[in-house]
Amino acid sequence: MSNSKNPIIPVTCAIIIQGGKVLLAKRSALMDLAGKWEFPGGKIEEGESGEECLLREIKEELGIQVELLAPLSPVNFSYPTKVIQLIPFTARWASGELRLAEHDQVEWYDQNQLNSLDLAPADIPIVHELQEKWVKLVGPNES
Ligand SMILES: Nc1nc2c([nH]c(=O)n2[C@H]2C[C@H](O)[C@@H](COP(=O)(O)OP(=O)(O)OP(=O)(O)O)O2)c(=O)[nH]1
Repeated sequence: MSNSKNPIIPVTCAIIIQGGKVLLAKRSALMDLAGKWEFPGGKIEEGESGEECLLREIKEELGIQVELLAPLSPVNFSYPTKVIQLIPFTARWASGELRLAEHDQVEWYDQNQLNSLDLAPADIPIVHELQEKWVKLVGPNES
């Protein structure tokens, strides 16, 4: 689907980790993919690196500063009207207070809870990778 008229749109997203859980955000009725859960982030702008984009988007959307930890595998996904490349990084909340600018809701989810979420389809392979590497990336599960 991607060609010179419809290039692949690079989108970054942050898997913010705290206390053995990860932060997911629910897209609002005003956004496309309304009601779907995703990792916060957004489109890379001209002249911006992926890391710069993600720090900017997290500040804009959540009002906090994060420290990026590690890249996970990018996912190419074709939606009916566009193709995105979703580029994930794990991250840690560094400072600031959560204040939602665009999303309806954010929640911290543990490994089991992630399976029952209505995710944006492009996020499903990222959640699979996260599940496989959970203890290394997120930490031990509480019993
Ligand atoms: N941010 C983000 N977008 C995602 C994820 N999964 C997924 O399919 N997307 C899609 C939704 C959108 O079509 C596109 C990113 O758009 P966006 O609306 O978050 O980005 P943005 O803030 O830069 O957008 P815009 O207002 O400039 O249009 O990627 C995800 O985990 N995080």
